[in-house]
Amino acid sequence: MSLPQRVRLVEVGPRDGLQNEAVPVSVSDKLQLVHNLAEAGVSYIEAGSFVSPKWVPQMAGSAELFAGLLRKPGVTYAALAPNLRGFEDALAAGVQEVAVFAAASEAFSQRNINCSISESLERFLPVMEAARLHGITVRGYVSCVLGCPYEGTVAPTQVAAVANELYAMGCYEVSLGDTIGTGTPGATRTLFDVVAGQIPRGKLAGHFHDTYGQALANIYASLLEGIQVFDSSVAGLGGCPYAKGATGNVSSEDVVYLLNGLGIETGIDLDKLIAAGQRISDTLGRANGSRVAKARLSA
Ligand SMILES: CC(C)(COP(=O)([O-])OP(=O)([O-])OC[C@H]1O[C@@H](n2cnc3c(N)ncnc32)[C@H](O)[C@@H]1OP(=O)([O-])[O-])[C@@H](O)C(=O)NCCC(=O)NCCSC(=O)C[C@@](C)(O)CC(=O)[O-]
Repeated sequence: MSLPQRVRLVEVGPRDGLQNEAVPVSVSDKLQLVHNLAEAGVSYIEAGSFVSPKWVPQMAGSAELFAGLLRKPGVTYAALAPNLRGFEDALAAGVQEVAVFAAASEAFSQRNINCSISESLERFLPVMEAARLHGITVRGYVSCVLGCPYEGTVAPTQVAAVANELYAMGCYEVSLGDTIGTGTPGATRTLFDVVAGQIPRGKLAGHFHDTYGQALANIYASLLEGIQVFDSSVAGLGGCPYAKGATGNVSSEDVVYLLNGLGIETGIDLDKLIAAGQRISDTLGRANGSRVAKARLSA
């Protein structure tokens, strides 16, 4: 399969990244990050999450964040909604697009959202219904697609079954998450090949964590499988509160550098993206997780 001319990046740093930071991050710092990302040309930003603040305290200010957004035309600002309560809160906050999230492993589903996979899918049905009613688009996630921290190996057919349920209930796109970053390019190709047996490739996205240093290689493998949407996190922020030892998502700067090198357009200004990533890294007092940013900023 030939490489695409254009790839869409879904920036998950303000949500997947910041949800896992140990130090509290103020709403104004989050807003600064989101605005900087939009200025860099990022067209899709997952900016918050309407989940229980007892479970994920870092996402507690999501309603204030959406209230304070200076929306740039052409940019989608999305948020996670695990149930109808989360959807209603997101709607009230002016969210344009939500994401529901399921897992391919039962144990992860229990730890992450306190219910079985089938219960989670049932919970999403009223979310889908309400979203349709209000003209809100819904993206779907499947976690643990290339391994689970509690169950180990996860069969691609199990991933395909859960992804297919999300797609069939109306998610316009399903993002396959390598939550613990154990996936390798070969396993990634097999996974997309199997899932694409049920869902068109153009409706799938890749979400890679870089725990084992495989994320960029997995993105390249996904490109070869015809995947054209990838989730990434500026400065490699993040991890997962329910997957011990998982590092952040692949860094957006590194993905843009990879895609630039392949002649694939993203619409993102790499220098501005690097500046946004360094700014939030300074705010958090943490090392910048992007290798490209580190190289560029020390040159
Ligand atoms: C799903 C629940 C809420 C179930 O949590 P639960 O305790 O089973 O739910 P419940 O319905 O029994 O409600 C318990 C309490 O939570 C409240 N509640 C109920 N719903 C909400 C809501 N939406 N927002 C705010 N509060 C809520 C509810 O009102 C009640 O409050 P209380 O009476 O105790 O004061 C909980 O398990 C939860 O919030 N989990 C957080 C999961 C999460 O955010 N995980 C991280 C994101 S997923 C991810 O990062 C993976 C991904 C997507 O990036 C892809 C990848 O890398 O794999």
